[in-house]
Amino acid sequence: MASARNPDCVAGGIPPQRLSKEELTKTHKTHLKNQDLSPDAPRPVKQPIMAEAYPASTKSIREVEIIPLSELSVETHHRGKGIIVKVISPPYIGAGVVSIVEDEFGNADKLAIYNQGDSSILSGVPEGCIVAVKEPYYMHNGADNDYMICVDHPSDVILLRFNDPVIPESLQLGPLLKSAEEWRVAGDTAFLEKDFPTAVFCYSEALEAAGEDATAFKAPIYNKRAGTNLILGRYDAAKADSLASRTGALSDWKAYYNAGRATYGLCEYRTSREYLETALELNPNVKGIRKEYERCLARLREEEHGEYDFQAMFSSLSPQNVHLDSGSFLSRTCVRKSKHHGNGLFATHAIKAGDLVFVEKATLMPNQYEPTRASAALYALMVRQLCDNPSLADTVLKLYPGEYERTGAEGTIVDGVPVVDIFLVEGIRTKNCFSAPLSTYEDTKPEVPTGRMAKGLWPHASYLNHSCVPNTMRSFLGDVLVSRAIRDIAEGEELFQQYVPVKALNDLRNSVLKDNWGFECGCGLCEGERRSSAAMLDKRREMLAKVERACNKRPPTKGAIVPDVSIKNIERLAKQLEDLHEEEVYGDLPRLTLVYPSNWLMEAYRGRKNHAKALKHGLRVLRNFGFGVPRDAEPAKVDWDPRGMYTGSGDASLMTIHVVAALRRLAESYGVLGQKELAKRCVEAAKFGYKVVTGFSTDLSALGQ
Ligand SMILES: C[S@@+](CC[C@H](N)C(=O)[O-])C[C@H]1O[C@@H](n2cnc3c(N)ncnc32)[C@H](O)[C@@H]1O
Repeated sequence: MASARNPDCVAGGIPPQRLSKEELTKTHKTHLKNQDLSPDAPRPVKQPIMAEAYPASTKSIREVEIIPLSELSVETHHRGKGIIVKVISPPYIGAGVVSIVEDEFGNADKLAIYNQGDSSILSGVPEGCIVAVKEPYYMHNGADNDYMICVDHPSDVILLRFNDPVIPESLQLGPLLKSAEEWRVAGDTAFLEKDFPTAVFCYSEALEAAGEDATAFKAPIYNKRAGTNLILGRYDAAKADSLASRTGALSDWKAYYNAGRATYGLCEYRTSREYLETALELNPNVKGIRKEYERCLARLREEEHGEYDFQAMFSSLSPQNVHLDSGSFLSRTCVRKSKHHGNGLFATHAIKAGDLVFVEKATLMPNQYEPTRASAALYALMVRQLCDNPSLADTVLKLYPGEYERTGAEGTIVDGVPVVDIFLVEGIRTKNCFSAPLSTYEDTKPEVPTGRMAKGLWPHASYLNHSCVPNTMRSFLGDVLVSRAIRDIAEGEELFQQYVPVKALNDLRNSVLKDNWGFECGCGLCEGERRSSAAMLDKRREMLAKVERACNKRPPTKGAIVPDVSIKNIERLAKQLEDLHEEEVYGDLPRLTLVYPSNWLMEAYRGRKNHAKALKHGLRVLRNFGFGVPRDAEPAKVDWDPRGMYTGSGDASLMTIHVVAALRRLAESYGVLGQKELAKRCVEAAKFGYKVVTGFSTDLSALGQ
C-alpha cells in the first residue's frame, strides 16, 4: 500500500531515501530561529484522535530488540523493537519537542516527543542526552523524504542515565560529572536557577554516585529532592524522598513535615495527620508544622462530618483562586454494580431532600475557563499528573473509558516510569469529565451567560449514572463539586445525575446521550414517553417548533408589556401542544415541551399585572417540570404547601433554576392577591430549591427582578 502523502514510499516499508543529517540539521536550525519561547506564548496541546489509537508500550527497554534508525519502516509501530539515540540538536518546542537524533551507526533522524509535562526533563530534551524509544512509530512528515519518529505515549520514551549499560558503546559518554558532590552542587545550582526538573535529575545522579553506605551524605540530598518534588507537585516522589531522608535523629521532623505536606498534596489527610503529629512530637516549636496540622484537621472535619463553610468558600473564589482548600465528604455514598450500566453510585444512608449527598474536590481541574482550551488543558493535566504521581492511577485509570480497551498494564511502573496510555486517558476524559463554571451561584445570575467553563475530573461523581429525572443535582464552587438530594433518597437507592441539561423532545434527548455516552436512557420519563407513538412525537415536534418561533418573536423580558394578540396566540398554541400529551402516557410525568410556553405566559401576564393568570401559568411551569401542584385552582381556594413539593412529587420531577424562578413569581402573585401565607411558603420553597441548585444557602437577590 502506498503512503497517501508520499507515493514513492510504501507504508510498512523502509523509505527509499531520507533527508541527510546535514539537511535535517539545517532545517532544524531555521525552525529554532523562528520559535517563540516567550512564557506567554500559548503552547498548543496535541490531543489524541481516537480513530488512530494504539496502545502504549508495556515492555522494558531491556526486553526489546534495539534496531538502527535505518530499519524503521513508515507508518509502522515497531512492536518488540526499540531505538537508542543521542540528541544532537537543541529542542524545538511547540505542541511537542522536536530534536535531531543520531544512532550508534551515525544514522540521523527527527524525533518528536509529545505529552511530556513541564516537570519532566523530556519536555525540553537537552542536547547531548541519550534517550530510548520503545516500540517506536515512524511516520511520513508531509514533505518529500521527510520522516520522523513520533512518540505520543509519554512512557514510550525514557531518558537514559549516562552510564546505563543498555547504551551502545559508541554513544556512551560516561557521566558528565564525576563525583556525587559535583552532582549535588549541580543540583543546587539548577535549584537556585529554578530549573527544578534538572535539579531532581542532578540530585538523583548524586544519590546514585554516592553508593550504598553514604547515609550522612544522602539524607540531606533526599531532603532537597523531596523539597524540589514538592515544588513540582510530584507528591508521590516527595513522600518517598522525605521518608528516605530519615536518619533516626530529632532532625527527622523535617522528613515527617515534608511527608505530611506531600500526602496533603495527594489529599490523603489521615496519613498527612499522622506524619504531622510525628513532626510535632519531634519539634513542637516550628510554627509551620502546627499551621499545616490545623489545616489537615479542618480537611478531616469536612471529610468525616460534611462540615463546610460554603459561604466562606464562595467568598474566597476568584479567577486566580479556583482550587479551594477542601476535603471530600463521600461517606454517604458508595460504588456498586448498577443494573443500568457497570458501576453506579448508591446511598449508604437515607438522605433528605436538600441535604448533601457528597462533596468532592476535583482530583484534576486546570484553571482554564476558555471554552476552546478547557478540554485540551484537562487532557494535558491528566497526562502530566499520571506521569508525576503514579498513585493517581488507582482512582483515575479505573474509570470507564468507553470503547477503548485497556492492556491492563497502564499505571504499572516499567523502566522507572508509570505506563501512561494517552488514548486511555482521552477515553476516560471524554466519558467522565464535567464542565464547571467558576461558581454555579454566579452562573444563575440573569445576565447573558459567558459560557466560561473549566473541565475537570471528579472520579467519585463519575460513578453516577445518568437520569433525565435524577435524584441528585451537582453544583460547583471552584473545583469543589457539591451534590445535593433533589428529593428524599432511601438507603441503598442508586443515585443519578443529569449528564447535561436535557432536551424537551425525548428522541433528541436520547440522541445526545447516545452520541456522547453511547446509551439510551431508561429513566421514568424516557420509558414513559416511549409509550407515546412516533406520530404523536412528530406532532409535538412540529408544534413545539411553532410555539418556540412565536415565543421568540416577542420575549416578555423584564416585565415588558406584550400585546393581547401575542398572548392569545401563544395560549392557543400552548393549548394545542398540551393536547398532544396523552393523559395515559403523561399522567404526572414532566411535560418538558410545555415549559417554554408556560414560562413565557407567566412572564407575559406578570408584565400585564394580571396576577391570577401569572399564577396559573407559574403553577403550570412547576407541573410541567413534574412537580405536584394544584391544577389551575382558584388562588383563593388553594390550600397548598409548596415546601412539600420536593418530597411529595414522586420520582420523575426535574429540578432547574427555572423552578426557583417560577416559585419566586408565584410568591409575588400570591402576595399581590393577598395570599400572604402562600407567598411566604413559596419564598421558602424557592430558597430551598436555590440551595439545591447552587449548592449552598443564600438569599434570592442574585436572581434579579
Ligand atoms: C461516567 S460513566 C458512569 C459510570 C459507569 N456506569 C461505570 O461503570 O463506571 C458514563 C457511562 O455510563 C453509562 N451510563 C450512564 N448512565 C447510564 C444509563 N442511565 N443507562 C445506561 N448506561 C448508562 C454510559 O456508558 C456512559 O458512557
